[in-house]
Amino acid sequence: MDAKDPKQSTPCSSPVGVHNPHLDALKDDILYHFNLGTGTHDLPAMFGDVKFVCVGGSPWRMKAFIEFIAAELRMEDPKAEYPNICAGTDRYAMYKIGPVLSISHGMGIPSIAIMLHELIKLLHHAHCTDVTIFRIGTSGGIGLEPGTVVLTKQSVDATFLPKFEQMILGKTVVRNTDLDQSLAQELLQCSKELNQFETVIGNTMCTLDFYEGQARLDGAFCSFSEKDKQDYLSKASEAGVCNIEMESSVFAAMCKLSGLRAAVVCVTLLDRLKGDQLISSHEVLHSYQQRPQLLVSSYIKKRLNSKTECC
Ligand SMILES: O=P(O)(O)O[C@@H]1C[C@H](O)[C@@H](CO)O1
Ligand SMILES: O=c1cc[nH]c(=O)[nH]1
Repeated sequence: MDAKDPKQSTPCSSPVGVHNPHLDALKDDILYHFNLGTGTHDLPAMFGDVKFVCVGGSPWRMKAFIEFIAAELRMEDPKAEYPNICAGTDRYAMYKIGPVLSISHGMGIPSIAIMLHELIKLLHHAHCTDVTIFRIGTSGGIGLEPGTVVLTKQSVDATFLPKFEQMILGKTVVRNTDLDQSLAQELLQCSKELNQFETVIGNTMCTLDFYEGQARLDGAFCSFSEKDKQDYLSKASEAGVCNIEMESSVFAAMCKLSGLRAAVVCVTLLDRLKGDQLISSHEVLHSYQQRPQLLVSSYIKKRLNSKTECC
């Protein structure tokens, strides 16, 4: 796919929206945590053809994903090293092959939010259109067989409400966390066709912490009982929560604000009703982590092979 001249975009093409009048006043925009910038890099030439962005916590996973999808799309070069585009910084790692960009975001809402601000500006400066974005991550399941992949319907907070609260100038701004339902359905259909693992659509609870925030009894501190934990997780399950992770709410909110079609695709590593510690072997956990990658790459392949792009 070639980089598109924005002036030649088809009428149905959808740009990546930034909503910030102050950006126009900047001579150059420095994307500090990517070590990229409009004054130092030709962003349209480097990224103008991006149609799919995959993000996930670990730099290692995102490099593995670009190698995997390069092979799946038959774009791999046996000698290629897949250089880290953000090698000038150790905050995030970024890889690209054809129309696919793969970026790590670290752990938790603040880390992914910083990455998304810079990613959305990068896609905007590069004049990208019709971009679909996926978070391919891991999570704790509630009442699901470990290894199940959850496609998020709504990301909910720790009180099971579908909202993300951002503090701006000392005031709480509430943002919507709905994700693209048609994209989730398309991914579910892909999973049925793959027929390799269980996939469900459900709500995902996004927390600020892995231990106390996710009702774990095995952190350095804990002030509640096993029964308190079970009661809380049961209430979460009654509210439609299938899994728990730490980034989906701000991911959903920021993608919605910028008009990006977005999906959260997380595998469950354990059933939180049965325990807190990750006792499966490294090999088993590694194979679970590959499931969202497999599903998303099969979706991307399908989209690239289909003639009808959008509209
Ligand atoms: O994308 P990953 O697998 O890092 O997402 C989840 C949520 C936290 O970032 C982390 C906790 O282990 O895993
Ligand atoms: O239990 C889990 C597993 C992975 N990631 C989480 O946030 N929680």
